[in-house]
Amino acid sequence: MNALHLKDLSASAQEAIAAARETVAGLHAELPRNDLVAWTAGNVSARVELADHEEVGPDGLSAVFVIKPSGVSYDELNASNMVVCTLDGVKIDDDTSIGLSPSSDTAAHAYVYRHMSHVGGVVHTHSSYATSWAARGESIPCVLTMMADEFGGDIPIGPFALIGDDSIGRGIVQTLQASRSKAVLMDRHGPFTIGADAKEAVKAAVLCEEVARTVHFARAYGNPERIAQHQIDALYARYQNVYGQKDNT
Ligand SMILES: O=C(CO)[C@@H](O)[C@H](O)COP(=O)(O)O
Repeated sequence: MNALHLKDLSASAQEAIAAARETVAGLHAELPRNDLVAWTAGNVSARVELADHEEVGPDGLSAVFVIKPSGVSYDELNASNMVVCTLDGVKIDDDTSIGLSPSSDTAAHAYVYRHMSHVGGVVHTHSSYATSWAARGESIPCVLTMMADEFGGDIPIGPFALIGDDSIGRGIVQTLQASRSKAVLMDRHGPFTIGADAKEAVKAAVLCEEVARTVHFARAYGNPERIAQHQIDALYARYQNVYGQKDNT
């Protein structure tokens, strides 16, 4: 555990962490609700920039992230048992019980936060259809407008890597830095998704499973054609910049 205690931080930083704990706890309910997980096989995290609160902790700590405790069922998750970690993946003294360990994927989430500064949220699941593409080591071709909208092209495959060190995180970052996609299918493991915040990363996980399922069936009964690149680019630009309710004030 890192020596930093939550109470060593400013009131505004503590408020931001408390809000992130509520958000991340609530977003975990979206994983079973969208049939993305069996048992406890999925996790969500959110970055909290301390510098936004004129705060830099001891040894220059500028940010932390909040992630679920490992192996705890979704109906037992709440803000008070969300674990707070440094960007090195080390739990701080966060007022949870000292024995409460963060997700087994904490190192992967931490690596992404350290190497992709624009990422505010990370999600990992073993959702069935996306994981079946990962099991084959096959990227999902961009044959749907929804894929162009949300992922800007194919959903790529990342390298096979064992859990326990930075290998998975390194594979996620290497793959996503070479793609517009918010999702990567780690070979023979499953999807990891990123977003500007945790809700966007959960949305990417939901839509990744949706398109994995649709393209699975399309390929079972036909040979769908990849959308032309210039049309993918146009769809992506529209969806990322026009779709939904923009702040028109
Ligand atoms: O793939 C694995 C374990 O091998 C993990 O992704 C788990 O499926 C989720 O672990 P926790 O977040 O509950 O530790």
